[in-house]
Amino acid sequence: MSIRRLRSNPKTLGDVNMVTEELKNLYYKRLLPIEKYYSFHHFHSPSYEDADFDNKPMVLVMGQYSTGKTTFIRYLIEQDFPGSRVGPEPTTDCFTALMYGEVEGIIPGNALTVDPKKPFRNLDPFGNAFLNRFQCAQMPNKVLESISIIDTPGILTAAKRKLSRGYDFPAVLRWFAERVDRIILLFDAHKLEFSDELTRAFGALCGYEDKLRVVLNKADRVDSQQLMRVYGALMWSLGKVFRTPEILRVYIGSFWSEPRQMCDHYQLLELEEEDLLADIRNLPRNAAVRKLNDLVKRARLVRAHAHVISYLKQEMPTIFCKESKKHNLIYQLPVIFTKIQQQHRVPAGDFPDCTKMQEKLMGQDFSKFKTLKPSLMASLDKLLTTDIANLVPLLQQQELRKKSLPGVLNGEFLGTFRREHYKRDPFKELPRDDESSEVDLDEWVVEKYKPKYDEIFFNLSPNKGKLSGNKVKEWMMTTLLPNSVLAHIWRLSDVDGDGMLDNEEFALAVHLIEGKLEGHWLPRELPSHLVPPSKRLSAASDED
Ligand SMILES: Nc1ncnc2c1ncn2[C@@H]1O[C@H](COP(=O)(O)OP(=O)(O)OP(=O)(O)O)[C@@H](O)[C@H]1O
Ligand SMILES: [Ca+2]
Repeated sequence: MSIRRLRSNPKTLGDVNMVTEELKNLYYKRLLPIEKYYSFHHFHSPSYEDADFDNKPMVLVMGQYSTGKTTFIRYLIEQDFPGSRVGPEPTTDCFTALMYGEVEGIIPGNALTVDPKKPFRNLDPFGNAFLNRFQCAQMPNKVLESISIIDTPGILTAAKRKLSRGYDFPAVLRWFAERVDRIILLFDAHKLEFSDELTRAFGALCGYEDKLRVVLNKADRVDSQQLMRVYGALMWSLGKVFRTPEILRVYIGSFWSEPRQMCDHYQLLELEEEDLLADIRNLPRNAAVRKLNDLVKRARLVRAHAHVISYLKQEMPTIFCKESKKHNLIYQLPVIFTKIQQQHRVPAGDFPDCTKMQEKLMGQDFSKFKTLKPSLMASLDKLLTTDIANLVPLLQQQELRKKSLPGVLNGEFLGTFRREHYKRDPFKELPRDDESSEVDLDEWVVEKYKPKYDEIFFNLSPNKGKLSGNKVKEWMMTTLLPNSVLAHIWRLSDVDGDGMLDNEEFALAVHLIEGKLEGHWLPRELPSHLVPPSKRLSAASDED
């Protein structure tokens, strides 16, 4: 009865959360008081809450319209999701957070901001114009057990954007960029555009380059020569936005579960796809490090901010000419930044964007600012020097423990066509299928077509009635379906998990491939009516 439960074990992360708990403590104890004291939240970013520490790793998918964002997400989770539309024109106009939930459904933005279990409570300040364009799609999906994914509206070129969005789009992106574990930035190799809007939106990502992975999508639509040109143009344009474009990793691929077009860099696409999937698969493993990183980054910004605010306070006259002095100080802000850097040895990189800070300062009453409070600053220094350092051994222990796990995301997630995936999970052979009552169990739907499939099977010259994984793989790859899809089909077809296919299993595989090519979604688990008759017996006797 609890066999099925065993299989999905996101709880393997159990003791792992020690580091997270400690980070939470440190935040509330050391950082939050200073943030409040110097109105940090008004200037930079709302306070963190429990859910910001406890949530699953999040992946933000963004890019220009029609680059294939929604399609990419469908491909990752291997299913469609509520409220999603795909098309050549701008289709998505909402931010959609895809999260795990027992029942499928949509939660609107306004409701999300009051749910303490979700990490979206402080999206509130972006206003109703945004909240009406924000939703959470919940569904019982294997991949979403381990990560959450955020689909975003496509960035439009000036010509396409007739109406303004009514909310600060780059600011929203920045809010997410600060909190997610990965930012996937999609470009269309077939139609590379680099508009001003895009550049502005990317500005929101500055400082989070470490989370960024760039994808040059639909790369099978161009030939190698064009691809090289597009790649070069992309790097050049990225170089104008990000200070260190050479550290950005660009993945070339065609991320959807449709057959690819044959091209001379086909092999490259497969390798790149595996790399990107591996990167995403490892997110849960690296989540604690990411949180620690972001907390340090935030603490450094808080320190710089506290110095700036207290400097301004100290410069303000007590009685006369307050307004003109204030304007003068705002004008002088770049110089003030430099002064603080020298006086307090705060690195230049810790400071906020000067222009933005100047804008925010305009509406403030400087005389209400607070002076430097030594006890708070000492507490902050302790956080940055000793507290964080003390966490590192704990983090390392945790890393080691997690490495011994088979893979934090379920083995079957984002499958790659590798040897370890040929081994089937023994628990999977007992699909409790609700539809089975309607389907006549004695009849195997594949039987009808089997003679046709047998012909292929025997042509591939089986050994002792079975085909090896490699032989089947070679044949399957002629369908031009992505490896990850073929791996899924393999997992469904190797019913007895011996790493080989007999004629029935092979027929099943071809049947699934044909279904896929006709545009059907693959089943997540093999429904009982698709289990080959000979395997049904053994499944039943295993159970005894
Ligand atoms: N790898 C791919 N190869 C070829 N075409 C693709 C690929 N991925 C997506 N497409 C096609 O590109 C179009 C845009 O896809 P999709 O709607 O997923 O993009 P999007 O980035 O989500 O767009 P929007 O910003 O408008 O929401 C669709 O017609 C889709 O079928
Ligand atoms: Ca979309």
